[in-house]
Amino acid sequence: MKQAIHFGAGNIGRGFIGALFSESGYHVSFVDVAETIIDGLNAQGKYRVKLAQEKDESILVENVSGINNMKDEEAVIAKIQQATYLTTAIGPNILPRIAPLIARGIEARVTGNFATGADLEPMSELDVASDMSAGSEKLYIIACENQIGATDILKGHIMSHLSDEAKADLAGKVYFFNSAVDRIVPIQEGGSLDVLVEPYYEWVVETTEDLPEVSGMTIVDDLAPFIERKLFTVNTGHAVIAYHGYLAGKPTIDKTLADPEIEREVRETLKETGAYLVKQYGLDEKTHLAYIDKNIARFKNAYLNDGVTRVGRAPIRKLGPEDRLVRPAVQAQKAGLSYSHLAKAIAAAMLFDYAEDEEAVKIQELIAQSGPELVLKEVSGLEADSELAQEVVRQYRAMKK
Ligand SMILES: NC(=O)c1ccc[n+]([C@@H]2O[C@H](COP(=O)([O-])OP(=O)(O)OC[C@H]3O[C@@H](n4cnc5c(N)ncnc54)[C@H](O)[C@@H]3O)[C@@H](O)[C@H]2O)c1
Ligand SMILES: O=P(O)(O)OC[C@@H](O)[C@@H](O)[C@H](O)[C@H](O)CO
Repeated sequence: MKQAIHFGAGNIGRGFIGALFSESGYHVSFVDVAETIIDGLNAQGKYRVKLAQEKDESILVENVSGINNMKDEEAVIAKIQQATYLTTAIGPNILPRIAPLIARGIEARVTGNFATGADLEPMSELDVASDMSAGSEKLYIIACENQIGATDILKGHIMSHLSDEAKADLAGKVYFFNSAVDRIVPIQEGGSLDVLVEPYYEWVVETTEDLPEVSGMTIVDDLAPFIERKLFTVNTGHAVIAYHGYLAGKPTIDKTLADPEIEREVRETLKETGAYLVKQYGLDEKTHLAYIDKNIARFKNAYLNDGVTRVGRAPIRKLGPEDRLVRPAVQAQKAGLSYSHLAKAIAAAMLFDYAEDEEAVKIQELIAQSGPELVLKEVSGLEADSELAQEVVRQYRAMKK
C-alpha cells in the first residue's frame, strides 16, 4: 500500500489531511506525542470524520496507525523511508522541534545512514510496483499550517540537521512544497478518535511537479494569492471574532457573530484586508466580496460549537509581523489604504488575557512591564513612533477603559 506519514494527529491531521490520504488509497501513519490518540489509532485502525451540519453524515477513515515520536523515533525514521508524502499539521511553533527527526528519516532514505531496517514493514511485490508507478522513490514534504511559507521554514530547519552528503543528494528525491489549508475543525469533545469538521475544505499546494494523486488537493504554480487570501480573510475574520467575542464574554464563534455590532466590525476589517488583496493580486472586487460573505456564513455554523479561545489561541504567533493581523495592516498602510479596524483587532488581541493560554499570559506580562508599546515592538516588529503602532495603542487604551 502507498504510504503517507503525517505529523500531528490533532484536529486538522485526523479531520482533514489524514482523511484525504486515506481516501486516496494511502496507509496513513500519524506521528504524535498524545499517547491516547496514538494508542487508539493502533487499536482501532480507523475512525470517522463527521460533518458539522443538520444532516447526519460521516466518512470512514481506514488504514491508519500511530507512532509516538517521544517513544519510538526508529519507527518514524523507518516510515519516512517508505513514504511518498510527509505532511505536518502540528502548529508553526512545533516545526523546529520535529525537524531533527524528519532530517534523520531523510538522511536514512537518501544515504542509507541511520537505517536500522528493523521497523520496515515488508511490502508485497504488488505494493512495490504500485508505489513505483506512483513515484514513491520521491518524497514530497508539505507543511499544512496557518503560516506563510511554512514548508520553506520547515525545510530550513531540516537542512540544518542534514549531513552535506544528504544535502547534495536531495535533488530529484525529496521535494518541499508550500501549501494553504482551509477547513474549520474545532476542539473535539468526548475523547473519541472521531472528528467533527465543517463540510467545506480547500487544500492548495504550490508545485509545477506532476504529483501522485491525492483527492482534494489543488495544485497551483503560485501560492501567494491563495495563502494570503485565505489567511487574511478566513483567519483575520476568525481572529477578529475571537478577540472581540472573548472581550464580550461570548463562548463560541457563532454566538459572537450573532451580535450585529461584532458582525459589522468583522465585515469592516475584512473590507480592509480585501482592499489590500484586491490591489496586490488584482482580484476581482465582487468575487472577493462574495468570498468574504461565504466565509462569514462558514463562521456562523452553530454545529461546530467552535470556542473563541481555540480560535484566539497563541496570540504571540497571531500578532507576529507576517501573520493575519499585523501583515495586512502594515501592507494596507504602505498602500495608502485604511487599516483602523485592523488596528482595533490588534488592540483586542492584546486584551486577550485568557489564563490558560501561555502566550496570552506572556503578553499580559509584557504589557504589565512596559505597556502595549513593548508588545508591538517585541512581538509585532512595530516601532512605537509608527502610525500603525500609535493607532493600535490609542484603540487599546479606549477599549481598556
Ligand atoms: N483546526 C483548524 O480549524 C485548522 C484549520 C487549518 C489549519 N490549521 C492549522 O493546522 C495546524 C494544527 O492545528 P490543529 O487545530 O489540528 O491543532 P491540534 O492541537 O488539534 O493538533 C496538533 C497536534 O500536534 C501534536 N503535537 C504537538 N507537539 C508535538 C510534537 N512535538 N510532536 C508530535 N506531535 C505534537 C498535538 O499533540 C496535537 O495532537 C496549525 O498550524 C493550525 O493553524 C488548523
Ligand atoms: O489555527 P490557528 O491558531 O492559526 O487559527 C485559528 C483558526 O482561525 C483556524 O484554525 C481556522 O479554523 C482554520 O484556519 C480554518 O481553515
